[in-house]
Amino acid sequence: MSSVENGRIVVAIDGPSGSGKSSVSKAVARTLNAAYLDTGAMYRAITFSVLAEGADLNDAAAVAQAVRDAQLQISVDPDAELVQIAGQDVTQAIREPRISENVSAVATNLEARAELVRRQQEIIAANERIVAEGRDITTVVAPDADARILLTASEEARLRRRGLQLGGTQNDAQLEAQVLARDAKDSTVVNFTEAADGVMTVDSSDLDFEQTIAAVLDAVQAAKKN
Ligand SMILES: Nc1ncnc2c1ncn2[C@@H]1O[C@H](COP(=O)(O)OP(=O)(O)O)[C@@H](O)[C@H]1O
Ligand SMILES: Nc1ccn([C@H]2C[C@H](O)[C@@H](COP(=O)(O)OP(=O)(O)O)O2)c(=O)n1
Repeated sequence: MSSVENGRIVVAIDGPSGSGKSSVSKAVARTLNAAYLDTGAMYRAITFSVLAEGADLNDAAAVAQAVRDAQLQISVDPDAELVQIAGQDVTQAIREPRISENVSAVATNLEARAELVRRQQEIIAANERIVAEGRDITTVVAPDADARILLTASEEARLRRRGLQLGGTQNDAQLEAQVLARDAKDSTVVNFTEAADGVMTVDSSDLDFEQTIAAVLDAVQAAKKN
């Protein structure tokens, strides 16, 4: 009897923008009958909130305070995406390009990270079975996870996927700003391009969506056997 099907399991998935973390992690969570935590949505929600208040995203102390004060609620149901700030539904708004272009200001704020990591660890501890994805889940948020996976894909594949996902509304320069330039900024505080010790890499460049889900599920099985 495979141990991935029953009992407590924490699956940690990291990777760059457009590698398929959110969509693949959600599908993996459904298959494992687990909760799903999109940690990037938390960074995005804080960015939305700071912009909505008209505060300066470059004011590190103000951003750190905004995170501590944030009344942030996030659904962990893989079939019911919902992100709320002070009761306001921001699920769709946090995906807008203006958020993608500004979110690194929150992601590179170390005090903001510490508070969000703390909240993420609380959510993971509160769920018996959970798949959590982001940039530092395998290394900082849940280094003791049962399975730790780095999901990668070539730059070309990631730009193409994000372009399709945004319905062709963004030109090449805009996509590069939202994917490659953002990753470059985020990489200054977290390493999500190389697998840490004990982290398995799944490269989805030449895999379609279903094949990527299967490859991640195989990696989870393999990790649980060790
Ligand atoms: N292996 C794959 N092949 C093709 N498209 C994919 C694959 N994995 C994910 N996608 C698609 O690429 C887009 C970006 O995926 P997403 O899960 O949002 O990535 P991330 O969370 O890493 O930024 C989505 O539209 C998703 O459906
Ligand atoms: N654990 C995490 C998750 C996301 N972030 C940051 C880095 C990203 O620029 C933003 C948004 O993350 P998100 O996963 O939504 O980004 P993409 O799906 O790759 O576009 O948050 C982080 O620093 N640490």
